[in-house]
Amino acid sequence: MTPVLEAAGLRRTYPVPGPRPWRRSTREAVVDVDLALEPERSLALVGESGAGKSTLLRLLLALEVPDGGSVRFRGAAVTPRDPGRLRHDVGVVVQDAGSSLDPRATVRTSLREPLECLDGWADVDHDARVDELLAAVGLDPEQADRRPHQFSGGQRQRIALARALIANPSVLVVDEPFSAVDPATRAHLVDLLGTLARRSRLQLLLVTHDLGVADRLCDDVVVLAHGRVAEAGPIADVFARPRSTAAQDLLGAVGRLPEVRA
Ligand SMILES: Nc1ncnc2c1ncn2[C@@H]1O[C@H](COP(=O)(O)OP(=O)(O)OP(=O)(O)O)[C@@H](O)[C@H]1O
Repeated sequence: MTPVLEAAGLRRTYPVPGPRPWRRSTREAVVDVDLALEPERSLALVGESGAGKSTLLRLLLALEVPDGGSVRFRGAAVTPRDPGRLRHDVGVVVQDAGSSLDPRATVRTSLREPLECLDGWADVDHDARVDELLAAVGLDPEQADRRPHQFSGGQRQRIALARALIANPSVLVVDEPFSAVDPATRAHLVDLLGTLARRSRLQLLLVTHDLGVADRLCDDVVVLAHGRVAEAGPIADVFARPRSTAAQDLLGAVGRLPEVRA
């Protein structure tokens, strides 16, 4: 079956300024990465800080041009100039998403915006859709005319999640979800994401440092190290029997997740 989202041979190198202009060097952030989000499965992208996760995500979302390789969404090539169905069909929750909401806009305005920009929503009652999504993420639709600062950090994350889901994407990309909230709120938000994904048959592409969250929400995992794929496969297999040093190190650092798999 054709993967939903697929990378082949992706490469991205950044210039690194040196002490003198003629002593510039480069940093390979992503090196020859192959990856597939398979139909009806969710994928976690894990790796230590600086492994290249966010860069890979920008390439997969066609927000940046790779130096080599290609990205395909539902079999069609995607580029920043021509992202095709990717922009319609993939919702994105960025790191610390609650803080990325427009502080001047009401929640209703922020949530309506994607509906006003994307095709296919002209005949839909936008306010009713906003109310529906706020309720789905556990917020009171009556509060939709407030601004982000009138909500708690956890509520703002819920609003960002609602915004990413408003146009009914089939894939939700989540970068380091909920890192800026306390552990209890994070646990609620992870539960919520799992419930929404199951209920809406939403596939997740999750970038996270938290292997417990990856294990809860995903079927497959790609372990990145120094920009390369160190190991990939079903998450249960990789976490039970990590073969690469990178996966062993990550799992060793969190004590092999015994309580997570229970
Ligand atoms: N725009 C950029 N310009 C120069 N170097 C960059 C840029 N973006 C990323 N890098 C470098 O590429 C490498 C990979 O960075 P990236 O942010 O993708 O890693 P990461 O795995 O997401 O890290 P973290 O978990 O800390 O967010 C790092 O060495 C980083 O310094």
